[in-house]
Amino acid sequence: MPSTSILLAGCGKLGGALLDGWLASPNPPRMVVLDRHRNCDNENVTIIRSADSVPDDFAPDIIVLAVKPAVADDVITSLTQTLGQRLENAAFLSVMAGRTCASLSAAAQKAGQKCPTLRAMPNTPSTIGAGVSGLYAAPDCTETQTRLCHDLLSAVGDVVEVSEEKDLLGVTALAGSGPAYVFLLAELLEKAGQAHGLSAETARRLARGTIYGAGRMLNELPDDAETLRKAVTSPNGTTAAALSELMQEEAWPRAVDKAISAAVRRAEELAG
Ligand SMILES: NC(=O)c1ccc[n+]([C@@H]2O[C@H](COP(=O)([O-])OP(=O)(O)OC[C@H]3O[C@@H](n4cnc5c(N)ncnc54)[C@H](OP(=O)(O)O)[C@@H]3O)[C@@H](O)[C@H]2O)c1
Ligand code: PRO
Repeated sequence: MPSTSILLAGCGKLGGALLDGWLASPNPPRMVVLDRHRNCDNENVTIIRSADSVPDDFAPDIIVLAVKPAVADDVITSLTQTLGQRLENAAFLSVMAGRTCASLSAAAQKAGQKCPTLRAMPNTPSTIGAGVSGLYAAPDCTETQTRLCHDLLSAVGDVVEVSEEKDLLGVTALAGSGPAYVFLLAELLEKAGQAHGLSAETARRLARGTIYGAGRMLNELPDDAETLRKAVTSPNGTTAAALSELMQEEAWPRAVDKAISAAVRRAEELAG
């Protein structure tokens, strides 16, 4: 990753995951972090509590918007007013679900600066460098800005570029929200293990270890998921018994389809 200057606005669950992932990466960017609570004792990071405290000599290449959509316009307005001409070559990179590039660029324009916008949908495994992000660049972004954002996200995981902004709806439902589905599976496996006599600690180790191992196989082996599933499933064995429940049309196939559709619908609502 080139030595990039980032202003990270909002350092909560997702912004914090990105910050920790970048700090652990081989060549961390220089960062000014705007957040009311986060502290960070690192030579690459300057913490500020309000937009008017951006250091005078700091001109960001990228402003990462990791606040909630409801406060985004206020944050953009105050940063735009503080930075003024220092935004000349900068771009916004929004990681917010919903808000469109056009609406975010319009907020900057209203505050007196033209500033192109890219949108990414990363996920929280970015905190350990194991994220996966979708990235979309509005047509007015330069190649350099798109490459910088791609490199930033690559430093904390895999990056999938999409050519249409609406594709971020599916990215959000699948990958942005996706870690929560896996964590829920871990919770349910733990509970089921305990219901069948395992201690809480044993059930926790087995559930986590199984998801970790299966995740590594999916990531590291060339086989598709169906092949890997079939290799576990002995004819008439225990796995076949379990899958005969899970794979019934009204069980996991319908539940997953309904869940992803609900997430896509909510992302559409957030986009307004
Ligand atoms: N969580 C995820 O897994 C995830 C994944 C992908 C995308 N996202 C997106 O990321 C965005 C943030 O989500 P989150 O889950 O990280 O929420 P969050 O934990 O609430 O983080 C938002 C952060 O922004 C700060 N903030 C609020 N107003 C601010 C202001 N005026 N200036 C500076 N900082 C301000 C908040 O501080 P206070 O606590 O003081 O308000 C908080 O630290 C959302 O738009 C969401 O769609 C989240
Ligand atoms: N967290 C955000 C939400 O739940 C966006 C994806 C993950 O809306």
